[in-house]
Amino acid sequence: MDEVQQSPTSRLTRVKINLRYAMQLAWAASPKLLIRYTVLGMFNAIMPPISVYLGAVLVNQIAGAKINPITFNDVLPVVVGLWVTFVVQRAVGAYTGVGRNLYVRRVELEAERRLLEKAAKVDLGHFDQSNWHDRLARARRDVSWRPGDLTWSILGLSGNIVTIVLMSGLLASLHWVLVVLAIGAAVLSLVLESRVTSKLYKYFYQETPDERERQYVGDLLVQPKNTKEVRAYVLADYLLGRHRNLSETLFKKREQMLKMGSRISVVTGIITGTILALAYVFVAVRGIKGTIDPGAVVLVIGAFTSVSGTLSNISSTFVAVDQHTTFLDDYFSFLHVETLLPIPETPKTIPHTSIEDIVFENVSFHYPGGQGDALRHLDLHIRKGELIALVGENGAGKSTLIKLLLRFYDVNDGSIKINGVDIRDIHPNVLRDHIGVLFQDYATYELSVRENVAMGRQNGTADDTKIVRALQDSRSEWLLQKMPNGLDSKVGRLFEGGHDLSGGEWQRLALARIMYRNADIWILDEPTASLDPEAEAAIFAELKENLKGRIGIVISHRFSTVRIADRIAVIGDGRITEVGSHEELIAAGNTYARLFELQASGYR
Ligand SMILES: Nc1ncnc2c1ncn2[C@@H]1O[C@H](COP(=O)(O)OP(=O)(O)OP(=O)(O)O)[C@@H](O)[C@H]1O
Repeated sequence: MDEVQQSPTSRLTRVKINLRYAMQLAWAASPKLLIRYTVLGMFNAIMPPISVYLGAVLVNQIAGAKINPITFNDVLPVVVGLWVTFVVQRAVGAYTGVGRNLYVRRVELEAERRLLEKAAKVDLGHFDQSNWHDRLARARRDVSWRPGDLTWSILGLSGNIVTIVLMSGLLASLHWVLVVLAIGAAVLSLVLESRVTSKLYKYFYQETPDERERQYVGDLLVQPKNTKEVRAYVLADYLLGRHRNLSETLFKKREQMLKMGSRISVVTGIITGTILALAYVFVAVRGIKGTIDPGAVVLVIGAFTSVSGTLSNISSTFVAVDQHTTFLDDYFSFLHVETLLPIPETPKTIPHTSIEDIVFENVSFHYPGGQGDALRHLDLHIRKGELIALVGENGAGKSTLIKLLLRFYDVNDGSIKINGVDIRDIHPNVLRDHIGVLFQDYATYELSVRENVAMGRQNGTADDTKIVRALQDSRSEWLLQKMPNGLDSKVGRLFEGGHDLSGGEWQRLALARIMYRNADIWILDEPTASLDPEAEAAIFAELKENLKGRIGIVISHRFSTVRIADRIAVIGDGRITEVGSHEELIAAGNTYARLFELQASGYR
């Protein structure tokens, strides 16, 4: 909200910066189209002054005919000139109208593409900042139309300026007072309208949080993941009521604002109209004195009508530029968000299929904005070809360890090395290329079975043989028998013809993805929670069997399956408290042995 209180200078700076970005965006969308529609707009803007001028010449010729008779041939060139001007203006106007529309859509698509690209690649650490989601939501909402509308307004501006300059030239050829009156009307109109702009801007900015809440409550009512709970808790009327109250409050505020805007516009109209009328008084007085010919009267009327129309276009352009550039601040600052993870200047690589070891050395880490250390002085050595299980209480730091290994964040202290290379010296994408991971909250792609598996490694074409093998390795090839169209069957309910899957079925599909990825390091961060213990044990055993020199890291709370691992590392309070094989840890009789016994006794 503090933006609303900003000084005019900072607002002006912001408008200037964002306008520059918007123009760069419009240029990037299509330089050819930007030039084409700017030039055509300027060309068409010459037509109204020519019409007014030719109209004045025609009136003078007709008025003069009373004294010196003329033939139709004498007026023919002027009539043809008027006809050509009219036709050209209409034809170019129609052509530019459609073309500009398409071009503006191009700009919108380009703006959206940039937003999605940034959102998909930005470092995960940004998502931990409290205002991040708000900014992203605002940027996303505005990107759908503001860049396009801004480009549209600016494209019209160049033509409007050409019209005003030429019309002022015509007026100046009669008397400088007329130019002063025209410019006076222009400036006054801009000053008054800018008051409306600034109030509208303030209003829309203040409206944003309430509008977001309104949309959020609306989303709660329609999002599939909430539908069951909304019914089970009979929340529909409560949420609908809240939505209605917010809608009504916002509607009233908007009504007040727009009424205020229309009052100012009426005052602007009266004042500028009066100034324009003064020009007519000026012309009438001179006409009565006989110091001005009839064509000049036509010229003044034509020029002033055109100037007043063009002025209102210019003033709405200013309103649009001001508003759009202000609202696009979130969008452009989002696009310019700095990367949190420094990319090494000369990144190192690690050879494929020969990961010797992963060493966590004295690793400490706290989340940006988090309270306290998630990991503190953690040491862990993972060896080639082993399946290691990480166990520990909720919040102990298991998932954090995985996120650091994937370089979603950099450690605050200590180091993580693969084959002796510090992962900060490896490009994050190269590092992640070696890893296949399945998170607790893995993605569910409501696409075909084939795409769900092939997402594991997107490199052009999907290999059906490998996909089927991955489904077999994850013990989910039966999914294919169940599905009517084999690999082409759509899963999920979002799209027509999709088949909904159970939680466990989605997990198996996600597991097939990791198998298809065929990476050097396999990580399963508790993705098997929806599977029955027997299925989980089978998958872990399968994983161990398929490792073949890879490194496997699994996180699970089920000790019955954890015991399959070669070694088990117990994490407590951000550090490793015990590490060893199941038998060794049982023999040691510490936390692991106690927790294992606790779970095992539950089954007896
Ligand atoms: N994005 C975050 N921002 C701030 N703190 C976080 C964030 N993610 C996790 N934490 C905190 O870091 C600590 C370790 O969390 P982590 O997710 O690694 O635990 P875990 O052992 O995987 O737990 P669980 O078994 O519940 O999945 C916890 O105290 C958690 O609250």
